[in-house]
Amino acid sequence: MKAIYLTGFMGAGKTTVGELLAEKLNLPVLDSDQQIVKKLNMTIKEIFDQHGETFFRDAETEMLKELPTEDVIITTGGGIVIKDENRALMKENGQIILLHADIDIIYDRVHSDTNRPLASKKTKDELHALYHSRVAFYHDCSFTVDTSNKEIEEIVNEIISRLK
Ligand SMILES: Nc1ncnc2c1ncn2[C@@H]1O[C@H](COP(=O)(O)OP(=O)(O)OP(=O)(O)O)[C@@H](O)[C@H]1O
Ligand SMILES: O=C(O)C1=C[C@@H](O)[C@@H](O)[C@H](O)C1
Ligand SMILES: [Mg+2]
Repeated sequence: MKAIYLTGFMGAGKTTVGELLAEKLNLPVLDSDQQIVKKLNMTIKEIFDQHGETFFRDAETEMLKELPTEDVIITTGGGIVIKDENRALMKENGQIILLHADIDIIYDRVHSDTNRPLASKKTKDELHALYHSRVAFYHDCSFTVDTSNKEIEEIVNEIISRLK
């Protein structure tokens, strides 16, 4: 089976949902953010603070190329879709499932987490503007699952029922 890539904005639930999905499908799960943190031995905040976003985006593309593409679930970083190259790699190597949540819910989930540099200092309106600047890229996917007001188990069951 080709890879399953979970995409979506920060806080949509990719990492959380991916773990239970992997357990239920008996597949390994790898999180692109966690793999970058491990490889560079730095937190996401440290990478952004010390090297900037462009450096992080390059590390993200490099990681996407290093990750396995068969019999695996890859939970991606919220900004992975902004590069054409990344979207092309994911489409070629698997199917992309978009997790979506309402911006109010996203804001509640992420605004107090200091390890998301592109969210931690933003107002709800600013976060919404960032989401809007990316929305077309997120829609380049096989199907979308709304994670607003749903238990993780319900989201995972919906994904499994819709997988090809
Ligand atoms: N369906 C849900 N219901 C309630 N809380 C949730 C749900 N999904 C995720 N969360 C919570 O929201 C926060 C963000 O979730 P998670 O880290 O999985 O998002 P993400 O999409 O991986 O974000 P990022 O793009 O920043 O990696 C976590 O605290 C998680 O526990
Ligand atoms: O949406 C984004 O740009 C990001 C999302 C996170 O998963 C991390 O990859 C990082 O905080 C950047
Ligand atoms: Mg995540």
